[in-house]
Amino acid sequence: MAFPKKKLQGLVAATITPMTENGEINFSVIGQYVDYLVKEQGVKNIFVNGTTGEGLSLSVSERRQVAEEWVTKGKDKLDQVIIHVGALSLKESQELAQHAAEIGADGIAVIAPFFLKPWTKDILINFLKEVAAAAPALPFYYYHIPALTGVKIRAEELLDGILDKIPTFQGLKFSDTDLLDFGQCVDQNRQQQFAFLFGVDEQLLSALVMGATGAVGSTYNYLGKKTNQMLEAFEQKDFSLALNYQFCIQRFINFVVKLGFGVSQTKAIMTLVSGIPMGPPRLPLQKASREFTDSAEAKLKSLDFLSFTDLKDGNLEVGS
Ligand SMILES: CC(=O)N[C@@H]([C@@H](O)[C@H](O)[C@H](O)CO)[C@@H](O)CC(=O)C(=O)O
Repeated sequence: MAFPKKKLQGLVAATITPMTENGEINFSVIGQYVDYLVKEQGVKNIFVNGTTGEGLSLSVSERRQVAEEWVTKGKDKLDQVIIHVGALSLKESQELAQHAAEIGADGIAVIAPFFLKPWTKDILINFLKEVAAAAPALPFYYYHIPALTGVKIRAEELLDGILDKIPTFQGLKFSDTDLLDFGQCVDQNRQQQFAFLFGVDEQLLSALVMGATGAVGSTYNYLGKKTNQMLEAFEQKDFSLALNYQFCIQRFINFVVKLGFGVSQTKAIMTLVSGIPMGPPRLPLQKASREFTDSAEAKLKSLDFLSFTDLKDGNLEVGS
């Protein structure tokens, strides 16, 4: 039995699903992508088929194939491969959970169903429990992303007594800015060994102070190295340096957010930084514009994010 696993910690890249110009999945670059994350970004954990991976825009068959490819190509290179198996249909979610177990994934994560929604904690827990039960040997993570699902049940409330219902519960992926909710999740579960994974990359430092044990995000695909330096500074209790790193990362994210930032733009930036073609997003998303990519490139250069030179306390005014 694979459970319990080593605790998921550090950076987890929310992987992009590479696509061809025809809108088909481009499986051929996933091996290269794994090597890039490990060697160039120092990121050895991945979160597949989530928001960034357009998981909900893929068919079940595509989701299975994508999961399988990441697990295969990540073998002996990655530490943990977590598969997001959330879906509107409980049956589909269970199928994907079972499949994740069969292919040897390290964990599964689930968002709240977002069309016909659960309105109470108990109903949401019942849904999650049914999915988790389809993969009883796999660590289970709840993926809290209320701005996208519209399900506003507080994570703190959801975690209260969760092990009684979902014995495989291993952690929370918290993609929200409510640090009161996040902090209380940590505070009220100190006796547990849960992973608390923060999902708002531009605010990670605040979440580390609040007790985050790791982070899942889109920017760790291409800013992983820089963010790892921030984690290292935090670990060394050099909070001033950690803050400098966070501010530097914020300058980039703030810049692209003002231009309009989402999955399409993440694909464009990753293509630019890694040189691996990520292709266009799938409808209803639209490809990032040329102007966006040019502006993002100029900003990355001005912040020295393309050469990955070490950030020192003195050079923070560059590009600000
Ligand atoms: C809404 C959204 O896509 N949030 C991203 C963040 O990494 C986000 O891109 C970043 O904080 C920049 O705003 C992640 O939380 C999403 C994520 O982990 C996923 O793709 O599953």
